[in-house]
Amino acid sequence: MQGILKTIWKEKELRLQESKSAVPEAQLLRQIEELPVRPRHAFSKALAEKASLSGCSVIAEIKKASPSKGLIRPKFNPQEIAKSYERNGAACLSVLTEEGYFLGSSEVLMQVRACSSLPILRKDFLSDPYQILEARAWGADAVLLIAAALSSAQLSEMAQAAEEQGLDVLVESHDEEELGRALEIPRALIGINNRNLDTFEVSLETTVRLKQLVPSDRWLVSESGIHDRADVSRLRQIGIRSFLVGEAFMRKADPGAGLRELFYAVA
Ligand SMILES: O=P(O)(O)OC[C@@H](O)[C@@H](O)c1c[nH]c2ccccc12
Repeated sequence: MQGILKTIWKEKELRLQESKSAVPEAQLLRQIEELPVRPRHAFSKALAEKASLSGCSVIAEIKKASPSKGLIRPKFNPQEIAKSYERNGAACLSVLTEEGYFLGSSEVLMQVRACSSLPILRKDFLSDPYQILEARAWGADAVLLIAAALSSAQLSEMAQAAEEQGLDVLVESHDEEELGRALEIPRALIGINNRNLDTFEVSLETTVRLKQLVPSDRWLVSESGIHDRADVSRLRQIGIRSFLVGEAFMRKADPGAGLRELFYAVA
């Protein structure tokens, strides 16, 4: 890990300590007890169900900015975006909660939870089981775990904490070594990130190459850099059924219309 990723990670560490003192774990647990019941593993179920109904399923991302692209969506109304995604066939939502570079927050996730019934992924740089409880308390159904930044022991500790809360985990890899460790996590959704988080370079060939190493009983999600119908058909051709897309939708006036056009429009 190097560059901006390293910086993000250090800043997250500091924020984590602040959050832990501002909202002690016991308080999060009380909040969780008071939540309306949500089905366990709603996220992975929705991905599979939508794919079997419609051929593929989309995790539609809500993000205002990113370290590689800067400000992506200056006029940012998360609830409007979520509703538009839902109307246009998204299976699940991905909500950035990282504050420094993606300009996300817990509030964004809670706002989206309040207006949408779709399963939500907390997209962030997580390293501590406390953050899994946060995700659950804010209303998420799944968390992202980044294999490049977590040891095997950390991955299983985090996955265990998520399992206890009924949350799914999407373990993200972008090379063979990371994928090997992702596959050791039982039940984990396997994310292949087409973007190298050190260099920000994007290549769909990452999915093509790594997919061959994934047993057919694991659910695969191709993430990042999916922009046009040629990208989608390239990935569908090799058997990818779930896609995580952010920027291509965030740059459209109506993000949901972008989703429909990319995945479900009749040619
Ligand atoms: O905006 P894109 O290129 O469609 O990518 C979405 C998503 O895959 C990307 O935001 C992402 C993938 N892995 C991450 C880890 C942290 C933050 C963000 C990400």
